[in-house]
Amino acid sequence: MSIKVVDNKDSLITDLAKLIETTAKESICERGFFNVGVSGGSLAPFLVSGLPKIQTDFSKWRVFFCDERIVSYDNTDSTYGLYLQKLIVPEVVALKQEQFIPIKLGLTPEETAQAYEEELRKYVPLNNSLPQFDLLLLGMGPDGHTCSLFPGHDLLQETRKWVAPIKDSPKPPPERVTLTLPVVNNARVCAFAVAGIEKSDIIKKILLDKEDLPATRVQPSSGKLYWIVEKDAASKLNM
Ligand SMILES: O=C(O)[C@H](O)[C@@H](O)[C@H](O)[C@H](O)COP(=O)(O)O
Repeated sequence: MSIKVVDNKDSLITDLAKLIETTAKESICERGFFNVGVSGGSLAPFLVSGLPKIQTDFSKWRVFFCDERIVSYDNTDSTYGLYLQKLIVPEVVALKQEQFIPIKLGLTPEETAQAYEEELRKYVPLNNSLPQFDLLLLGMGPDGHTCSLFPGHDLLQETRKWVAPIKDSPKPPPERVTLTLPVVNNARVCAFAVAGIEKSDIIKKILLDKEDLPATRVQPSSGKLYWIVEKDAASKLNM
């Protein structure tokens, strides 16, 4: 695991962008494409600012969602909707709408998760019978959740599904789908980007005390794990 503490949000954005650039380059050189999973929440503005800085062949990218809120794309809670508005605009990055794999709408949460699993089956190569993403870009909430995997929730035990529905997310909106831990931990690279003093206690619990929280359970089995942490969020790490 690599933990990098950076001075401010701008450096976090720059570092994250560099990591994405390198990982995309390796994936495209080795396999000809780059399958990346993005999150929403506080990670979204980092990507909106960071992706335009990177040198890459965007035409080789496919963008998936580590988790997504089940709301219409024009709802302000939709992570896809946000990227559609802020990122998938020609003057920002050369990513096209067709390269994004959003959740299907108008289905029950169970069906939404199943339909997303089908999308993974179509596009993401398997390793150990599980889809293997090239990179998962993860956020972490102040309670230690990541994706829509919340502390103490049954979903942490899920071993069969690749994508699971959740109807009682403590963070609104309640209905979501999320990649499950086996899929997260099968990725070639997982990267957390975390900022803000309000995350300093939980960062300590996860990175120093190794408390059993969802974000602590992100331990790619054969891949790499990066944490990019802004100084205030890292203030209780004594690094
Ligand atoms: O629904 C969401 O917001 C995200 O997709 C989720 O995966 C996010 O990364 C975590 O909830 C952490 O959220 P924050 O970074 O906003 O604390």
